[in-house]
Amino acid sequence: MRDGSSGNLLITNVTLFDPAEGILGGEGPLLVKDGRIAPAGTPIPSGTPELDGRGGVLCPGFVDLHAHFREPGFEYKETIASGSRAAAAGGFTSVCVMANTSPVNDNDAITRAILDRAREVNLVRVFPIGAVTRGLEGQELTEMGALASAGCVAFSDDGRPVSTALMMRRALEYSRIFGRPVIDHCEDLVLSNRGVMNEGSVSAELGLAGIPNASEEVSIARDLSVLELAGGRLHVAHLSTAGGVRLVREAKRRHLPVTAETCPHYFALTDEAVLCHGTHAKMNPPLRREEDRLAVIEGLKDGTIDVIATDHAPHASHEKEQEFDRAPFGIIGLETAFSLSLELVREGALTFSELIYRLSTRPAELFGLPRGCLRTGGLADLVLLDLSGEWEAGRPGYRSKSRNSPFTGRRMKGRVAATIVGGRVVFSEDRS
Ligand SMILES: NC(=O)N[C@@H](CC(=O)O)C(=O)O
Ligand SMILES: [Zn+2]
Ligand SMILES: [Zn+2]
Repeated sequence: MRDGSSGNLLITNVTLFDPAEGILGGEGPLLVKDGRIAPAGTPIPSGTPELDGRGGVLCPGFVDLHAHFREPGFEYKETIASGSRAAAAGGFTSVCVMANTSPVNDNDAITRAILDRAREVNLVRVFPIGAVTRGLEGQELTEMGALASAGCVAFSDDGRPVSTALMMRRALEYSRIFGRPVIDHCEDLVLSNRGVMNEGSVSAELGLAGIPNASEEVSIARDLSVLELAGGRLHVAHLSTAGGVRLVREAKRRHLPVTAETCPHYFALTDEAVLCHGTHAKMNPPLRREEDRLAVIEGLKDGTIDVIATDHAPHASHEKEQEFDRAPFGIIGLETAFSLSLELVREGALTFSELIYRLSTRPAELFGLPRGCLRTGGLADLVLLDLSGEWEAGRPGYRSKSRNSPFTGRRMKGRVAATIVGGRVVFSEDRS
């Protein structure tokens, strides 16, 4: 296996799969020329590097609408380079990165610096998300026009909810002008009341302060009312509750311009995981009860939840190795997202096509990124999947700088064999 530095690549011995089309023409090969998918029958330029797909399935590369790369400011947790390596290993060819860095991505100079660094790293495509308010402080709107022109694909104060209903109204009104969605971390902080895990029998048993489901639901309900008033586009981040799924479902029925994401941990785990994984099962929103987990899966099935995002939130070991109350919220997710999601297919909850749609085609569509399909002439951002390959999460290590995951040691079936960005192999399992 060799890298195609020219953006030319011949991928052989693969089944091509596109969610919109299903299986395309059996066993490849697929030719990539100048970083794009070449029409069938194109003569193969001499010297084109070859990637033997070994019978794997070649799909459009995954697109993560929600990750935290921590640069600038918290490079000890993750950098754009280490985050990009983790993304590539997880099959993600595009990653949208949140604004809660230091300084915050609330002005075009920071956006440009992130893009410049991502270009130097030159692994996956990085799309910055601009802050809604300066410094994420909830007081003053950012200059969304300047952020959008610099390359921000959406706006969010993630880490925190958009501060007030009025701020949400203004954010939707302005972002609408630039055709970009507002992503909200839906949480009523007053109701959360400094809770550290889901409010329920497990928090009671552990004597930890709880965050009720209503904390998410109240906030979603607020945003939906404001959306109806202001127009624009609302994207609900990391949906975790049955009530939240119900609210988004009803809003979609009324044709409100709302979309939603969930993350693998909300359909793979419940708050019981806190008992064995401690702070590695601490994230915001918290892991919920079984009925919420099932509602999230139902939401993915019926399209209420548009996409699976990772909310990849790296934190250093010394931060996670504190008392539960004090440890920061968040877990890494880029390297385990696909294998965890594939469990839904194996359980019969989603079809393989639905899964790839929610990891690739649909997220690309939501943020207007021209990828997520295997169209002739389209960008050759691809992932090669080995559906039967078995592995153990986090062994021998993660590409991420951090290792805060409750999934470490979990036996997984189905893995990313290679990741290709613009015809260049940026990850391959036998070179790891
Ligand atoms: N999800 C988390 O638990 N943590 C995120 C913030 C966020 O996504 O709200 C982080 O930045 O660490
Ligand atoms: Zn959040
Ligand atoms: Zn987040």
